[in-house]
Amino acid sequence: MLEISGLRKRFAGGPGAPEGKQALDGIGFTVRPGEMFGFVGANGAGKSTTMRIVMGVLKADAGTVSWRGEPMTHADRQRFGYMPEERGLYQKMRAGEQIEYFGRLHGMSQANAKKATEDLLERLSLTDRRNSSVESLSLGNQQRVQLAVALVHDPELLILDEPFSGLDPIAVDALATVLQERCRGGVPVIFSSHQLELVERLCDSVGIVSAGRMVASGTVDELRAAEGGMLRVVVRDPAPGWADGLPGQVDVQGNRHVLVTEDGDDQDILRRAIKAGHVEHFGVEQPTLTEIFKEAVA
Ligand SMILES: Nc1ncnc2c1ncn2[C@@H]1O[C@H](COP(=O)(O)OP(=O)(O)OP(=O)(O)O)[C@@H](O)[C@H]1O
Repeated sequence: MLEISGLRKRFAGGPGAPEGKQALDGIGFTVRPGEMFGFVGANGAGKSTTMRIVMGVLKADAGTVSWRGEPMTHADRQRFGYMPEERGLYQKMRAGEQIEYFGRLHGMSQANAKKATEDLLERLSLTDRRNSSVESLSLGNQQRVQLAVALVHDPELLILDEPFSGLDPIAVDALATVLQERCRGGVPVIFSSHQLELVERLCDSVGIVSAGRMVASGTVDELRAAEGGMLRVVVRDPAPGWADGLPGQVDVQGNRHVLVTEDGDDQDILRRAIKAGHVEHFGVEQPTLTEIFKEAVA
C-alpha cells in the first residue's frame, strides 16, 4: 500500500514570480494493492509535483511517503514504474532496444527483458516500429514506447503522469487493458489525467486535488453520493410561467422546458409539471465526474 501524508512543497521565487509558489499544501492519500487511482486536478494543482516527490525526483519540505508500511526507500523506487511528465527517451535508440535496455537497467536478465519487450511491443501495437528510432516515431508512438519503458520490469507500483494524453482511442483501450491486468495482479496504479470520462470509467477511486490539497477523494460512487443527484424534468409545450417560484433553472429548448434542481419537493414539482404540459422525463440524475470535479474545485 502507498501512503502519502501531509506533503508540503514550496518552490522558491524567480524573476518572473518573486513570491514563490506553495505547490503542495498538505496533500495526502492512500492507494491499496490492486487499486487504480485517478489523480485529477486543474493545471498547476500539484499532481506532477506529488508524483515527483513519490519517485524521489523532488524532496518535500514536509510530510511522509510510505510503501508497505515503511518509509519509501531508493531500493523500493527501483522496483516501481514511472512515466514522468517530461518524457525521457533516447531519441536515436530504436524503440525495441530502448524498452529492453530499460528492462536491463532494472535488473532483468537479457532473456526476460527481451521477452517482456516483445510482449509490450505487441500489446501496444508497436511491433512494426521495433526497429525505428524514437525520433522518427509519431508523438503517439513515442508515448507508447515511454509507457512500455515504465511497464517492462513488471513494476510493483505504477505512477504515470498523464499516460493517456495524445493517444488515439485504440491505443487508449490497449493501455487501459494493460493497466487493468497489472492492477488485477495486485499492483497499485496511480495516473493523472484531464480525461475525466476515462478516469470515471477506469478508476476504483479518484482524488481531486486543488491548490496542493486533496479536496475530495473516494470511489466515484462515494463522490456521487456526497454530491447528491439532480432532479431533471422535461415538459413539452408547457403553459407559460409554469415553473415560476420553483427552485432550480429552466432551460428552454424549442417547445421543451428542462428544469434542473437539487432542491424542492419532487412530488410538488411533478404535479406542477403534469398540470403544465406533457411530461417527457422526470428523474434524478447522478452527477458525472466532470460535474463533481467542477463543484469540488470551485
Ligand atoms: N520547478 C518548479 N519551479 C517553480 N514552480 C514550479 C516548479 N514545478 C512546479 N511548479 C509550480 O507548482 C505548481 C504545481 O505544479 P504541478 O506541475 O505539480 O501541477 P499539475 O497539477 O501537474 O499541473 P498540470 O495538470 O498542468 O500538469 C504550479 O503552480 C507550478 O507552476
